[in-house]
Parts: sequence; C-alpha cells; structure tokens
Amino acid sequence: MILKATGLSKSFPIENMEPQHVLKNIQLTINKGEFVSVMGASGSGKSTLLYTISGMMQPSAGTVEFAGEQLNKLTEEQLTSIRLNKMGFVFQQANLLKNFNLKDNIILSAYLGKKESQKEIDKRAVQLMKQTGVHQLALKDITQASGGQLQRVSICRALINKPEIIFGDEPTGALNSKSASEIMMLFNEINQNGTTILLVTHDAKVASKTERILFMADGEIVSEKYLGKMKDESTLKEREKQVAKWLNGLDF
Ligand SMILES: Nc1ncnc2c1ncn2[C@@H]1O[C@H](COP(=O)(O)OP(=O)(O)OP(=O)(O)O)[C@@H](O)[C@H]1O
Repeated sequence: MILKATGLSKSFPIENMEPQHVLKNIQLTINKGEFVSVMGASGSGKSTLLYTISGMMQPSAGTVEFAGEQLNKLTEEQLTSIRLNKMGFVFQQANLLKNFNLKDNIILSAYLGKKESQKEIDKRAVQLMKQTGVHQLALKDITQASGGQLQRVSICRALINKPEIIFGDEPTGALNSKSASEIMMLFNEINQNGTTILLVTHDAKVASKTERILFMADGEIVSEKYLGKMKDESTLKEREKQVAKWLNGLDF
C-alpha cells in the first residue's frame, strides 16, 4: 500500500447556507505500482479527492497515509517536501514557465528538491526527454512546441525527482485524441517501470487504459472496477467496450 485515505471528507462553507459536502467519508487504498483512474460526472468531487489525498488541500475530516506518513500530522514545510520529492503532478494545462526553455522547466524542481549535482539532474532530464520524445526541443521555449509536446515536458517535470506516485488531473483533457492516446501509452510505460499513477478523467478511453477505475458520484466512490494492467494494445477495444458497459450501468 502506498496511499490510504480513511473517512475522508471535505466540505466548503457557503455564506448563509449549509456547507457543501463535496467528499463524504471516502475510504480508498492505492497499492504500490497500481495504475488507477477516477471517473464521475462534473462536480462529483474527483479533483477535490485528488487534492486532498495529495496533501494540496486539508480534508475537513479523515486521514491520509502516504508512503508511511500521516499527512495530517505534518507541517506545511514537510508536506511541501513530500510533494516535491515523492509526488509528481500533471494537470490539464502544462503550466510551464515562459521565461525558461523546456529543459530548464524540467530541471527547476530538481534544483529545489533532492541534493544532487547539476550534472546528474541534467543527465536525467535528457534521459526523460528522450524517453518521452521531446529531447530535440530541449532549448526551445513554450511557444515553439505543440500541446502534446508541452504535456510530455510536464510529464518529464513530474518525473524529474523520481516520485513514488504521479497524480494527473485530466492530463489529456486539452489534447486531440491522437496526442491523448500517445500520452496514455507514455503513462502506461512509466507505470510499467514501477511508478504508481492516479488519474482523474472524464474520458472512457483514458480510463480503459488504466488498471482499476473508481467511479464517483456526489462525493462518494460508488463503484470500482478492475480491468487489470494493459499488457498490449490489442486488448484495447475490448477494454473500451467493458468501460462503456460499466458507465451505462451507473446512474450518474
Ligand atoms: N475551493 C472551493 N470552494 C468551494 N467549492 C468548491 C471548491 N472546490 C470545489 N468546490 C465544489 O466542489 C464540487 C466538486 O468539485 P470538483 O472540482 O472536485 O469536481 P470534479 O468532479 O473534479 O468536477 P469536474 O469534472 O467538473 O472537474 C463542485 O460543486 C465545486 O463547485
């Protein structure tokens, strides 16, 4: 087990009204090496779940244990260190810094993170850029790359500190279907190399490439289904059909 949420709830206050209960008593265990996706209608609480289990947001109740640490017992400084060194984040938009070239965007957080030499960090950045097919863009800036390429760079940035888990919030949401599919194959490869991955997605095609799908409705995990790891792409059509069936059976 790498992550365990117990009795996790999150409410947001609303002026002159009852608070909005966005997460309700969530129990969730993620095992080391798993590739998990979270699906559910807009507003069901998917992003809030991701933010609370990754220590970006304080839950209203409940606990999160990550890599042997109870996140609620840590100081903000300790949480920042865990997020920097043990977690990687990929969002819908790459959110890269415009005054840095693409390689510098990748290595910046490694300079802030682990105590490694510049040479080692540089070497890993180049390896990651090769693995993700963007090494020829190392010295370009963000205006000189496509959306898919920028997302590959943001995946390199997420991986630079060798995280134990990658959290993705709609990481393919802004991409065309070809780029989205390529990015998912890349996540699959990263997962096969041992990194645990949890993705929030609206897209059944994305979810069908993951190992386990959690379905959320109204702040609760209402169902979870196991697809198993995708060993090769020949099974993809079958997996997509299966996910479509599951979605049809749920009343979102
Ligand atoms: N910081 C906040 N303050 C108040 N309400 C919030 C806040 N963040 C989220 N919410 C509310 O919580 C609910 C769930 O939001 P969340 O973003 O987790 O859903 P989601 O399932 O990820 O939706 P989407 O698929 O549209 O991104 C929404 O009704 C949203 O308005």
